[in-house]
Amino acid sequence: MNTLDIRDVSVIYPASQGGEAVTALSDINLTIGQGDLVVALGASGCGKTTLLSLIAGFIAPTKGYLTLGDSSIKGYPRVACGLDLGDEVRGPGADRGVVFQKHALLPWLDVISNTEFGLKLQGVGKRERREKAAEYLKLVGLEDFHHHRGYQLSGGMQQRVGIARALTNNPEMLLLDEPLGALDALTRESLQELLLDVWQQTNKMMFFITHSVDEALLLATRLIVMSPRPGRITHQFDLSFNKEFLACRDARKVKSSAAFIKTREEILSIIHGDEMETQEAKHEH
Ligand SMILES: Nc1ncnc2c1ncn2[C@@H]1O[C@H](COP(=O)(O)OP(=O)(O)OP(=O)(O)O)[C@@H](O)[C@H]1O
Repeated sequence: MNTLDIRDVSVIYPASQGGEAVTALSDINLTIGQGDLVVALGASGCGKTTLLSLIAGFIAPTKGYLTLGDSSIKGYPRVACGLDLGDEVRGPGADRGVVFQKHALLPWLDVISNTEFGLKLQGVGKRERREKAAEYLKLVGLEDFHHHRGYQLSGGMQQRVGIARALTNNPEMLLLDEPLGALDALTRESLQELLLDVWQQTNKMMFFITHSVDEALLLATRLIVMSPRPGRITHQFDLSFNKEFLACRDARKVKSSAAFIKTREEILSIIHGDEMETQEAKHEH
């Protein structure tokens, strides 16, 4: 069973057009194991997307290293990270499926062709990839929509296709960057439930970014709170509200428990404190 390890990672975006260099992440240490659903929460600009981009291999750390199993993740460009882990280098790859806030469906393809697209790129034969795509479309409740185009689907259905497409590659890890942020409240709740079902059934590692404290609390096995300037992980919470929800299927009941309300207050006060500091720092400049 593989583990994702992030060790002493910092990311500095170089200065551009007379501006200053930005330390987006500083000294990040994080381990994500099989079945962990890690949710990142924090004020805008604290480096959540930068962290996801590192895990995906879209960018490289300025300092430190990331490993998945016994090989390193090096983003592009492939800068030396001072680790000798053999020749195998994982950049962006099928072992980490990414779901973004806005669906990224190819408009000229129907739902099933979009879903099997990654397997096609890998050279998997048509019959096998159709079977896989159909399996995951069923998992996300879209078995009757194989031949619809993206524009014929609601926002929530489009995100379901995005999730099915990421799963069809059978990644070890799902990376989700605010996947539910653009949806209305009811659709959002039903997709939260869907994601927890997917998590329970597949036992995959997941890394999920959100701005919603309630969503973070409901989904996470581990919630990390990040703070800006520079982006750091300041607090971690091991949680089990997701298991409570899966047992009773009643989000309101879980969210109205004393433990949920207490943890929500604690996290809100951390985030509001960070936001106040950021505002004050802006005024000082
Ligand atoms: N390509 C880039 N070049 C320069 N600076 C960047 C780049 N990408 C992000 N940044 C800066 O790095 C910091 C962290 O950005 P990032 O997008 O990771 O934060 P975030 O927590 O995901 O923000 P949000 O919640 O608003 O999406 C911010 O100050 C941002 O302006």
